[in-house]
Amino acid sequence: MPLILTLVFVLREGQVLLGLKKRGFGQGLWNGFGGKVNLADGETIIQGAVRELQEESGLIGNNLEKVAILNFQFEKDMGKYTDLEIHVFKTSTFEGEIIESEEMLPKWYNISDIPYKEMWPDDAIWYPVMFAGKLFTADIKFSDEKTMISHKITEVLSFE
Ligand SMILES: CNc1ncnc2c1ncn2[C@@H]1O[C@H](COP(=O)(O)OP(=O)(O)OP(=O)(O)O)[C@@H](O)[C@H]1O
Repeated sequence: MPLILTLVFVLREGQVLLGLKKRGFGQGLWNGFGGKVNLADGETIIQGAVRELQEESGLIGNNLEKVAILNFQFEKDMGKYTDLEIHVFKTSTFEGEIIESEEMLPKWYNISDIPYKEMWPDDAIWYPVMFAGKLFTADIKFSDEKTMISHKITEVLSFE
């Protein structure tokens, strides 16, 4: 069973809100907002996505749309992070004020100016597909935490 994670992108006119991860998995990298879904407590994936967005950015996303499911495999044993299933959402409607949390430093980026060099290597592959408005699944393999060895993107019509 893969670990189920969420990732949320808040959009406004030509920009996306990213956060610099200050601790834990992906520390020092810019990313969307997300984390583990509390499945054991009966939390749904969408509820987990809304909760993590609020915890890490201060914003309440009220209309999350699923854009992708990313399936990651790591060849090296990464402890708890072996297989990941990341559910990716976007929203352009939100409430609240942006806050810096202990985990994330939020910042708006122009979509034409995303800091891919300071991000997970897979991001440069699939962000452009997301920003083109496509829905997709992706199968991505890493040999270790830094090295992507393969990726395959499959467009889908919906996530029902
Ligand atoms: C391998 N390539 C990757 N590319 C892009 N994004 C990736 C990723 N791998 C993980 N992510 C995201 O990184 C966050 C980790 O979250 P993570 O800190 O582990 O979760 P959570 O906040 O529950 O942790 P703690 O409460 O600190 O344990 C989470 O948004 C997840 O979607």
